[in-house]
Amino acid sequence: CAKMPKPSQDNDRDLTFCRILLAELEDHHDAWPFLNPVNIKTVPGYRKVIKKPMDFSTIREKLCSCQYQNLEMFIIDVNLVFDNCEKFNEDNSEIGRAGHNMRKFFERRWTELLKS
Ligand SMILES: Cc1ncccc1N[C@@H](C)c1ccc2c(c1)OCCO2
Repeated sequence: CAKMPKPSQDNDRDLTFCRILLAELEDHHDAWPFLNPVNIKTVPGYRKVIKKPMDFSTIREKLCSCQYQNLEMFIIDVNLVFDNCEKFNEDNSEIGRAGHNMRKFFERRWTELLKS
């Protein structure tokens, strides 16, 4: 049938979940490597290795300018932060461990929220 617009209450729920999840990610103890864009001028190799940089401040800007159609698009960007981290950083490093901790936290929290 014709593509029906999603009922607005679903959009409202998704937007609320994105706001809650992003605030918790930004406040997490291990968020420090991910709060702002990696400076590709000062981190050798980053520009070449990481094709799609992403960070929490960029996600915040996209959320505040209605660039996420739904929760799925938001989750894709958050996972991009952690996938970039795994690609560039050793698991057994400060930043690598922070990335694994943050991914675990995020997966637990969005599962809890969606089950609520
Ligand atoms: C997520 C990530 N992956 C790979 C490299 C860097 C980063 N984060 C930047 C902010 C960053 C994090 C930590 C730093 C730093 C920059 O530059 C100075 C030394 O400590």
